[in-house]
Amino acid sequence: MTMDTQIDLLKITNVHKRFGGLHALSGVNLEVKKGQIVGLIGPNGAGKTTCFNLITGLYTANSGNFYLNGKSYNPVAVDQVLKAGIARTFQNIRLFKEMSVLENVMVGRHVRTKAGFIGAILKTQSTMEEERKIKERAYELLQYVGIRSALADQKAKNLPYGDQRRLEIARALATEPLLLALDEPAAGMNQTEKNSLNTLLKKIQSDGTTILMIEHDVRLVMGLCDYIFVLDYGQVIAAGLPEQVRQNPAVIEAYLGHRKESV
Ligand SMILES: Nc1ncnc2c1ncn2[C@@H]1O[C@H](COP(=O)(O)OP(=O)(O)OP(=O)(O)O)[C@@H](O)[C@H]1O
Repeated sequence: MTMDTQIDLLKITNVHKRFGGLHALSGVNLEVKKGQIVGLIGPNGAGKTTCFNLITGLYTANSGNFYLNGKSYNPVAVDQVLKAGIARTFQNIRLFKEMSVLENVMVGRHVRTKAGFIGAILKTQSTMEEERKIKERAYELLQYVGIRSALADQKAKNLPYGDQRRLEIARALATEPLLLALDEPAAGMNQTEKNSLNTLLKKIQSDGTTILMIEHDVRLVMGLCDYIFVLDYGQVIAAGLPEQVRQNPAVIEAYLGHRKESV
């Protein structure tokens, strides 16, 4: 791989998040090296989504530091985080259901344009050319994630489930992220869909986008990730290469303690 895998693209240190008396995250440290696919795993309720919500500005940490591309950043607003270079998908798909497939991707693209979303709606003269380019790029991204362009004008809600997941990824990629954060991208997918997701994520990585993913499908995570962090009860209990994590007694214990799920 020609990418520099030594630099931390994302780093969070000593992050704490409480919900009332519940310590959802207690002193979490996590690094995502540039060019890698990093997995964030752990049993249900371990704090994975909370961690994503903090990184992407949906929640505010009680304390802790956040760094993106070597610079400190303060993830307090979702749109700022997006502009800074982190795009995400959600555990439960959050598309604009009534909008077309193509429009969903175009919305993502507007993060990086001068006119913005409002300008595009008003369709002023100066936005027309920009709009054409956005559309062109949106078609390219649909093709990139494997959605047939014949589906571009369908309402997003009418797409098959696997395609809706892919569409979320296309919309996130449209923002030109440095880091793509995926919350359970394979959830609800059948094996064929998982295989094509696997191929897509490898392609995204080799095209230069770093990926952080929460995923319960252990086989997918182990096969795809360069590095894995394991959370349990709001703390990182293990971190390492997939084979190291798989054999870690604390990880095996955490999974067996919570439910019948093998690592
Ligand atoms: N908004 C909230 N208000 C109160 N408690 C919350 C909130 N969000 C998360 N929690 C609690 O924080 C803990 C961590 O939850 P989180 O969703 O981050 O876990 P997770 O590892 O993503 O789990 P799963 O794999 O089931 O999605 C849980 O005990 C959860 O109930």
